[in-house]
Amino acid sequence: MSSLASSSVPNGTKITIPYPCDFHHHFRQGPAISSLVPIASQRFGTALAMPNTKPPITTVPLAIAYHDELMAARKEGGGEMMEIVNVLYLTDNTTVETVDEMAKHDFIVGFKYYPAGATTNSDFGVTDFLKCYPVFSRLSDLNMVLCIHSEVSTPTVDIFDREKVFIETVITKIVKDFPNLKIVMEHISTIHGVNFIKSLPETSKVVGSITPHHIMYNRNALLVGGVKPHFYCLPILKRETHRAALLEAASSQSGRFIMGTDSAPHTVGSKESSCGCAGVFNGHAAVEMYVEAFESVGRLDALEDFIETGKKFYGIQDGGRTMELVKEEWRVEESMELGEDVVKPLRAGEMVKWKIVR
Ligand SMILES: NC(=O)N[C@@H](CC(=O)O)C(=O)O
Repeated sequence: MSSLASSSVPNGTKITIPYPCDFHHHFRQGPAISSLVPIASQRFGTALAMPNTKPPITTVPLAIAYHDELMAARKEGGGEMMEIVNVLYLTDNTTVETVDEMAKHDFIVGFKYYPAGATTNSDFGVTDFLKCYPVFSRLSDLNMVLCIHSEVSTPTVDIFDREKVFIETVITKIVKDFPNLKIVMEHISTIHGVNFIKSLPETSKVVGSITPHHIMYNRNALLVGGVKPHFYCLPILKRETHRAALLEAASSQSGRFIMGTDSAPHTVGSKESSCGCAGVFNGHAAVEMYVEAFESVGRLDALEDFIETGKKFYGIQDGGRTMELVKEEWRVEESMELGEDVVKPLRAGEMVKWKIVR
């Protein structure tokens, strides 16, 4: 059950929004790519591909190969083809030379910083962020982006407090030390993340991305009535107060919050397991769900700012393309193809209230 208030807009209502871009998407690798890229192409003008593959995308040659593979999996969807941009996976050993090399390729926009052990395939991530200061400095000089999975992975910190402690111990210092660095605090999940971003000066180049699942569901979806592994993701879903604060932030038209779905598919087998993987697959209906969430607070008018803020931050120009949606229910499939396996999509077997017309 989502925590959204019931909707107010009559069925059949049509809306036009700027063409959405997704600044956090997991396309995985191998056969899964050909399942996932076409679904995203139906919804996004540009998608930012996450680099936490196995092995991770840590070098420019790996990024070029991955980008080529993703681009080849796109299909004509009646409109223009989706663009794909990439980030490299930051490690303790990433060099300044790599940043210079990245800057030669338009499709590479920056780095993804995973604290080691914080989430799926983050074992090669950063153990000591101070070691990355030369890289942060060069990124800042080149106006490139640092996307941060903003959670500590310290065993003594409660999993529900990981974001709060990361703000206190890591990101505040990075933002202070690199005031000109473009930073995305990825998939913020708490009121602490919202307040941190809102507290920064006008001149700051920090935005927060917000997923559909963090604005639609609180932790009851994961834990009430039995453990629901398909709602397990990182950052983990939090209390209702946090969900409400995130939806308020996303629809606040503050120019500081951006679309980033964190669509993160795992096979049904790897989710429904004694040690289930973290990640929610929402790529099949992400735009429709954002619309539903904004409608629930009477803020359909704020979608434009949410979409355009991300495009402006990443410098995406799409000539004012738009997307039309209609208020018309449709049922999500129980399962969907994921390469040679299957994935359970968010809201499997349930209704979604908005449909993309074109
Ligand atoms: N969000 C998740 O729970 N999982 C993501 C990794 C991430 O973005 O944290 C994944 O790759 O599965």
